[in-house]
Amino acid sequence: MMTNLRGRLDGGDEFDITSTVSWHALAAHQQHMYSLHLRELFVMDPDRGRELVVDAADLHIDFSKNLITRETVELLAALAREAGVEEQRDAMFAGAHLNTSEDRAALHIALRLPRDAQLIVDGQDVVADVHDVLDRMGDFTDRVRGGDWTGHTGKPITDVVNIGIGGSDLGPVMAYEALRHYRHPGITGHFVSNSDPSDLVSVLAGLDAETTLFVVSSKTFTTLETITNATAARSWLLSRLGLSDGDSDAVAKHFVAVSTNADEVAKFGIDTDNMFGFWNWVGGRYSIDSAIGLSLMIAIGRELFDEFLAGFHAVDEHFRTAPLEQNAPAILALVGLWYSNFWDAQSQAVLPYSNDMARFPAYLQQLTMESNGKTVTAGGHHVTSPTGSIYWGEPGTNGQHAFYQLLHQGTWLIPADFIGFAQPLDDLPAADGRSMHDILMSNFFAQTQVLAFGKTADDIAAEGVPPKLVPHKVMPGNRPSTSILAPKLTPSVLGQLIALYEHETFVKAMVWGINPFDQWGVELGKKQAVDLVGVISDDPAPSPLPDSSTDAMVRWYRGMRGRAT
Ligand SMILES: O=P(O)(O)OC[C@H]1O[C@H](O)[C@H](O)[C@@H](O)[C@@H]1O
Repeated sequence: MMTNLRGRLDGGDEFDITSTVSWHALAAHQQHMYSLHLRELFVMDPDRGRELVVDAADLHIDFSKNLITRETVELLAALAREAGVEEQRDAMFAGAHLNTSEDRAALHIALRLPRDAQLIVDGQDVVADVHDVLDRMGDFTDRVRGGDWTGHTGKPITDVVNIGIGGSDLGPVMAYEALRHYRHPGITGHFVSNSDPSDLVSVLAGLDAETTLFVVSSKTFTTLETITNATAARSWLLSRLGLSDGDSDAVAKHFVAVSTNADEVAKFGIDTDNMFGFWNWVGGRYSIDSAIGLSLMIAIGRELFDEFLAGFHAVDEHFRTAPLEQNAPAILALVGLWYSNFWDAQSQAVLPYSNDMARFPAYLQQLTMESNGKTVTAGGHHVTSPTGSIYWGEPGTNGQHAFYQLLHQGTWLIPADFIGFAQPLDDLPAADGRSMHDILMSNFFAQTQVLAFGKTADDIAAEGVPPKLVPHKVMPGNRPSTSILAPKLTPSVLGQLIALYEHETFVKAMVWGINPFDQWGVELGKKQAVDLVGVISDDPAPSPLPDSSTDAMVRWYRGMRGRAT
């Protein structure tokens, strides 16, 4: 019986990707590649550094320091073709219900289509819908930024607090940080996500209720953390303004919502005139370019938000039209899959050489790991190969002084994406008068060089290092990296980078046959947390819990909280 099958669009006709001709060809090719060092690959093909490179919009991506040859790229493209990646990409762009377990389209690409484009899905012109919301967001943004939208006491807004979690937080906060240089000087953004009250308390501590606007962002408007934080924020606001609990006028001036669920928004007490909607075909982790980006739009203004969307769209068009061998998201995905499926790599480092991009790895964790952390195919069968990698990272050069030791000399193969920019947004002269940004980027180039080429025992011995120390100083090299360069960190370039990884995630999922648009794995823990609140906080002490670990811990916790055990 075939148990390990690959999901197809219709969830029925499946085949095992690991038994395809291209998969076997790649496995054989890996045996050959395993014996070659990147040093040799550069000797065998001296132009690879100029030619294993793909340009997509403003992104200049060098794949040459990967454990690949031009033949590898051809074999990987053949695998993608055999997996039907191109057909499924086209189906996604046409609005097919690719999210089969929830019977929905995955149409984030529609969020950045230009105003004059047309995309009819299920009889509805989604481009017109998207631009209606963008226009409403733009008008609201102009009023807040211009001081025309005022709080309950008539003062303009100086602080915007986005309350949301997961996709309703990670995108907004990441982009807000990344686009620091482009923000309105008189309005400060804040982000509250955690149900740990410390998050909200520490943000509110510095705020003046009269000039604070809360943007409650939640696709479902039922997420416990968000509703709990929003409820506490509403109480704080009303008490600071000296108003009673039911003062809906004040709430309407200080709370707006971003959601797909108007009923729940109204129930919370937010005027639905102040609600910005989106659609069930926008997944949470694909939503920063929807109304979920409202706090970002307030920070950078509607024109720059448009540029941000145009950046996404430029990479969408590249992804939609470039042949797989020259397709940046596809190659990024296939090279990543090459390591996880043929070289046993478990993780993927993402290393932005930009302090403002500090939250980008965390953003990618949700995008990639919530999408591709799956053990069953779209058709419900067990997968036959490892799926989603573990994404992690920190900005360079901080990472260099922390975990790069393991990248350079550790026993794991960890492919790394380096992200860097040519033109700085901030620069200062270093002690020698050179640009600090050039020093930062010299580290970028040096690290990718050392990872690839290392340093041999002979070279080290020739430097007069005592023999006892030589093995410790050997730098094995042959450690893969991809360098993603862009002229400058602009709103457009940030949109391009996000779209690059969105489509990278998609291509991998299509080869693995999994659905990257659902996230059933996060549901059970949420439900059990709700069940356990009463168990840990109510009296009398609970009856024995099913497992001894939770039972003992809950009683220990109750004791520490002064409750009956
Ligand atoms: O936007 P919300 O409906 O509040 O959802 C917020 C987040 O929570 C869920 O648990 C999902 O795992 C995420 O994909 C989602 O982004």
